[in-house]
Amino acid sequence: MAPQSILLKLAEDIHSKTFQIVKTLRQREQAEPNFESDSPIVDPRIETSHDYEELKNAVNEAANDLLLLINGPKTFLRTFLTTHYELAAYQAAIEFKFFEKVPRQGSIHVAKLAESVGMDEDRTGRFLRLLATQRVFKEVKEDYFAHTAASMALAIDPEVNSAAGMQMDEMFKAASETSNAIRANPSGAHSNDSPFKFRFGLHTFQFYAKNPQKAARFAQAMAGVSQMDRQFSELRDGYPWERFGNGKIVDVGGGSGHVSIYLAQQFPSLSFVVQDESPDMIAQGQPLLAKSSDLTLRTRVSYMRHNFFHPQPVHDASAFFIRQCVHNWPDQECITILRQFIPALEAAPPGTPLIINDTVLPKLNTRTRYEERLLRQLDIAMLVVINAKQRTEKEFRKLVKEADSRFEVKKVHSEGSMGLVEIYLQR
Ligand SMILES: C[S@@+](CC[C@H](N)C(=O)[O-])C[C@H]1O[C@@H](n2cnc3c(N)ncnc32)[C@H](O)[C@@H]1O
Repeated sequence: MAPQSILLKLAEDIHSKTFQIVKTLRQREQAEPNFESDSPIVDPRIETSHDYEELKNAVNEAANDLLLLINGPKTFLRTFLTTHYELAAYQAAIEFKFFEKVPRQGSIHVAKLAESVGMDEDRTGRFLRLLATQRVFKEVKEDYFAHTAASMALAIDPEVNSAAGMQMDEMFKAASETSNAIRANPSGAHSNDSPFKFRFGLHTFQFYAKNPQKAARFAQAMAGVSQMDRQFSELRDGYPWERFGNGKIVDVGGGSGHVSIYLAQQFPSLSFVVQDESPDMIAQGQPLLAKSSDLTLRTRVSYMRHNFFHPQPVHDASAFFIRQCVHNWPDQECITILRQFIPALEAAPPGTPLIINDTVLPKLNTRTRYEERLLRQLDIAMLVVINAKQRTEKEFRKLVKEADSRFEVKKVHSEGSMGLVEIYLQR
């Protein structure tokens, strides 16, 4: 018998998983997506459901492997390592507002588009034609361009547009300086050693403080990212919050308090103190509280200005919670942050945890390469932007021990983008 073909096995995998995707969409009365500008959009509740995500991951994994094998390493490398020319086309199209200027209905002649965006006709057409190979715009007849589903997303969704703009502008430029920044700062111990700082001469936070328009675009992009995650329900279900009874949770670096407000709604006996060093973030909290019909929130969620590089001032908490902050700092600075909890944990009753809610990178071979790629991409994004990192469970355990040998990771409740690391100070 001939040996089983790897290529056919992958193709069969793609077929069977796609079959299940189609079945899921039909069962949930969801129209299939297509490439047209008015394509049905898959309901986010389906898209982010666990079973649908698993199917999507499996198809991505198998389809990618099939292409890698069929194309071979040389073709893969030649195509992938020239992606920056494609990103150059995206950069020009975003910066010159192609997405907004191509009409939502019908098509536009390239000369007319060139005139309205302020670019010459030759380069406008060349950028469009490269993008069209990825189904971003399409040439409906010679020299006439129209939207597709992907170009329309960039035209109509401000969060998608802001994320793309920020990536193709400051992040793309910063990423291209990665090896130069490492050579210039071989120890890489400080958040100032980032490729972003090397490229722009300013720490990322200072850069955005000086460039309010880019800061607003960055904030809008981040708002989009948090909406895409199914993170809140995972956070609710990923930890036994009821165990704190009517206790007080301190949400360190809690920003506007949107996470505390969500948890306070889910667990009506808990109260929350949201700490942040930014008065702007804290100011965003009051309207969120005012919007809620649950009037008890106004007494159960309070705000306090606090810099987490200074000792924790609340000494009667049931738990300390720090979410999406630790991954913004390199190890040395995280160690300083963790040490600031020690006096408060020493004063609190034994059994008061410090809960870090951040990405926990998966152990080897526990996720598809497709999922691992997304998480690892974010890890390198942290390196480029603020010389920070995403950590594995092992790295979290080492980090807390370096902060204080009495720190003990008791449990990692979940991993991936919704990791919950439960830490105690042994006494
Ligand atoms: C990525 S946001 C996370 C916000 C919130 N925890 C969440 O999960 O949505 C990081 C937060 O850390 C705050 N932050 C940055 N440096 C800080 C510091 N030194 N002390 C306290 N908060 C700080 C920022 O203002 C921001 O609100």
